[in-house]
Amino acid sequence: MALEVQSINAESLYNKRLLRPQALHKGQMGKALLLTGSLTYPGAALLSLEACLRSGVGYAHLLCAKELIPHFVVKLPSALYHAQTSLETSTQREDFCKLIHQMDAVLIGSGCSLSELTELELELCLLNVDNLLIDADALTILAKWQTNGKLQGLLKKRSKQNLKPILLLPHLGELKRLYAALANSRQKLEHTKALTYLKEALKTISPEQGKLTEPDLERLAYALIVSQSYQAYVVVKGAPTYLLKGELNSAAPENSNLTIYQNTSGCNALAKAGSGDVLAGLLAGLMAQDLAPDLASQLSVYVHGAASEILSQASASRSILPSDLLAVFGQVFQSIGWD
Ligand SMILES: NC(=O)C1=CN([C@@H]2O[C@H](COP(=O)(O)OP(=O)(O)OC[C@H]3O[C@@H](n4cnc5c(N)ncnc54)[C@H](OP(=O)(O)O)[C@@H]3O)[C@@H](O)[C@H]2O)[C@@H](O)CC1
Ligand SMILES: Nc1ncnc2c1ncn2[C@@H]1O[C@H](COP(=O)(O)OP(=O)(O)O)[C@@H](O)[C@H]1O
Repeated sequence: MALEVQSINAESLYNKRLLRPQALHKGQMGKALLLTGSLTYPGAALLSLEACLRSGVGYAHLLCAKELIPHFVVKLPSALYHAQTSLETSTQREDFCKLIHQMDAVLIGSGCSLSELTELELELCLLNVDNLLIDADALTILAKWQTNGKLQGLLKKRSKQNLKPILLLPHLGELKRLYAALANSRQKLEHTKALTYLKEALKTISPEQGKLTEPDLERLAYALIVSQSYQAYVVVKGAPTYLLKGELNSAAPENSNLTIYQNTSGCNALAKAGSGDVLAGLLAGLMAQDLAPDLASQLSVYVHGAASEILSQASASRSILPSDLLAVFGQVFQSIGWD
């Protein structure tokens, strides 16, 4: 029964650091496109965009409602802005596809709202984007498509084109939504198997390797099923955040090969609306720099959490805002040798 629990900490990330040569130019540092924010949730776009800019990415693009651009450009002038169109005409869809094809990574969902336009954008991203990070409202749409059967066809087309597994960034509410969409299906029955497997497998590892509570195991069991059913990598946000690598062999769980990465940074200053948008933008920027999804995920959750710890040394955690995290990302990157 191969199960490993590994900590995500300063040392593990120091050992995986990638240096930035002095002679770099922006074209070598990746292009990220954020499909985040909306007239309902404009703040999510700004938070994710600034986090993306602070990841070291060469270009951070935002596609958003055109009314928002003049306001955003004053706050974040180094980003590149594109006005959303309705995607009703074939020319609009072609232009959208042209844009997403130029990108090294795309984030969709944070603050997008549950609109028809978000659905159209998500569908085109699923069919065209290799490094695709899905958050918030786009996760809710995925769950809806799982229920009505649309998702299966899209994922089949995606895998025919050899596009990578999608990366999902759910909090527990979204994770349960994705899982609930599997209701009455074969996959859902396997939650019990996954939980039993995790409990048994954990008995085989030493306590220093990882102590997981019952609610953590529940979250991980949901994530295992979701990751298999949606053909996705899953970052399980929470306190703490987990990443899963490998899969459950449900026919013979003892033959499963699975690594659970447990983040060690973060504090309750992050328990505020907007913290997740910051994480999503940071992760998208790292993915665009050609970091493998699991390394980009480990680095982003650690930096995000460690930033909250730095701030909480000088302030009561209640008064720390998600936007405050952005200014100390650089300090955290430096402390783990990522220049
Ligand atoms: N500044 C902005 O513009 C911001 C914009 N935002 C945008 O708002 C949109 C809606 O996003 P959302 O996450 O607020 O709502 P939703 O998807 O309904 O999920 C909440 C449900 O999940 C449940 N839940 C269970 N466990 C949970 C957990 N650990 N963490 C969180 N929730 C948990 C919880 O259940 P409860 O615990 O309350 O019973 C509740 O029923 C989306 O576009 C997002 O990007 C936000 O990012 C904020 C800043
Ligand atoms: N008490 C906590 N300790 C550590 N991390 C936390 C805590 N509360 C929230 N977080 C982190 O903050 C983020 C919240 O994300 P989410 O709920 O999606 O926020 P948003 O409202 O921005 O969508 C996640 O990365 C989560 O792991």
